Amino acid sequence: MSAHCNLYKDMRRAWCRGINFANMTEDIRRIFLSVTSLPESYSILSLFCLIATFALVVSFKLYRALATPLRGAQGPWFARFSRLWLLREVYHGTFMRTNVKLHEKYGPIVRIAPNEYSIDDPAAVQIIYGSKGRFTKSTWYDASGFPGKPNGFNDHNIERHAAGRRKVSSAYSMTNLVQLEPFINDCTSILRARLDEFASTAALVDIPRWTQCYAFDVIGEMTLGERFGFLDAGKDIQGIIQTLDSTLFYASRVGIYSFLHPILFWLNMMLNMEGMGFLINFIQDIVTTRMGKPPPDGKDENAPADFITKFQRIREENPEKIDKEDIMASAVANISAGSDTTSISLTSVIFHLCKFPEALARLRNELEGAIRRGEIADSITFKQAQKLPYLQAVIKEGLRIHPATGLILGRVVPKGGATIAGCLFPEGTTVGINAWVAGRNKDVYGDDVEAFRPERWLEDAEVVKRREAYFMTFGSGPRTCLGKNISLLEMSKVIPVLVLEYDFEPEHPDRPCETENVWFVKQKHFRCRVRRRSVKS
Ligand code: HEM
Repeated sequence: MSAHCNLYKDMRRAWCRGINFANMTEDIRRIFLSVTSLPESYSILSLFCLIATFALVVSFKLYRALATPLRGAQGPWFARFSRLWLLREVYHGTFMRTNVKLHEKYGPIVRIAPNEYSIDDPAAVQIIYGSKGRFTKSTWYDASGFPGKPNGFNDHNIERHAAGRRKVSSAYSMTNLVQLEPFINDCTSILRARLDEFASTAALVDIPRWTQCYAFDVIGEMTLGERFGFLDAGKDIQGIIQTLDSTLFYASRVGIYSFLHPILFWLNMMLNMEGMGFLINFIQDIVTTRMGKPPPDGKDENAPADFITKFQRIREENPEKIDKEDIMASAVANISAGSDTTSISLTSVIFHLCKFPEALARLRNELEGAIRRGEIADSITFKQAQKLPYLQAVIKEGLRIHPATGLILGRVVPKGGATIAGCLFPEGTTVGINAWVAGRNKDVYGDDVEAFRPERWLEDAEVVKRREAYFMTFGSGPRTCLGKNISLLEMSKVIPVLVLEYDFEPEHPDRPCETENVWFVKQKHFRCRVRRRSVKS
């Protein structure tokens, strides 16, 4: 026993001093001596077990790599045998760029792990994500929630997910959006006041941070009728942002080895208890108080109505349809799925308009023309914004060139297998499309995929239709983003204000966008000086 302890201590010490090469030989010698100090038969048996296990694992991996009908598929060499290649890429936060390069090198099918393939083929969208395919979400999603307790985002069960989604989907429909506009107007006024302060001092503004504060407050007010107060504080409140960040970091990495999730989840929870606890309590208190009262009457269809009100109305019509737990789950989903994603997309538009001044000039021209004709006023409505084709093209292009999610949307091939990109994938294989890869497919989008060119959404109708069909930023099919319209609403309303009223001057105009991929691809170190401009009318 004590020999084991010593051995462990020696190994730990050796590991800690790993970078001290002078000590390494000595460490190895001491560890060897510790091993050899075990009873001889015991150490021979241990050694044999170790070698046998190693040989078994290697043979299994070799067999699996060679026996698969997909052995002809290409990709990084190591990914054929181990998920460690994928883990390393995801860990470094650069997966989406590597993923694009690999498709440029190997074509429409790229192996990214022993049983997992990234696909780049417009025809695959319907096969993988269409409702007829019955492809279920991959195990990567398991790490995005409580172990063994599926949620609306990670549920593998197609029927249960569809039933859950049906309960709440009417609240997210396009016709219901008008009731959310006043909440956006509120937050935009505060954002405007903050930007005016920055403009008066010529301070450098951390754009991703402020779009995040804005998006958090908007989704808070839309969902709960109350802002978190990020725009007032200008910084994280009670560690909420930090908590969501580390949850994403955790889920994107642990999802690769999702069998570890039931163990690691609790550790992660303990480390992030404060922010998560605050967020859940904040939401729970509001939901409980609100559910104790009847919802405001819904006679005026255009009156402001946050999500809790919308859910209460669904419950009034049919109490069986939705309960408090469903409402809590939807509120948490709104806030965790709808804040960073919208902030990333807003930042993408601002960043690219700074980089591509001709697009900015054309957008301003369209907006100023609309003001002159009296078609839009101070708080532009969603309806008015939808009639501005260049604005809509700018938003779409911002979402194409920098999709908020940067990993493949993995799905498991169902019984009977499936032919994708001309290749037969056996049942149980994980396949998926990464929105970054789809948005950079040159056959669909043209050779200038790295350019921010909103005009590509205003070209020949047939060409645009193909682009729309391979636009994967919000996913596709029955698991497509539930909050897509909310983000489009938010962006359509705030971008005109930012573009018309402010000039953004990047601190480093020539630098490319720095990012970190934690499933959400967050921009980093993008600071601008903001100046007030007078709107031409
Ligand atoms: C620009 C902003 C957004 C982007 C780019 C985005 C992206 C996505 C993507 C790619 C998916 C599909 C994931 C998959 O197939 O694995 C998804 C799902 C989802 N999104 Fe969004 N999202 C955005 C905003 C929002 C907002 C504002 C909300 C809520 C208010 C939201 C709620 C959800 C939910 C609940 C799902 C799961 C849907 C399901 O599985 O049925 N998202 N989103």
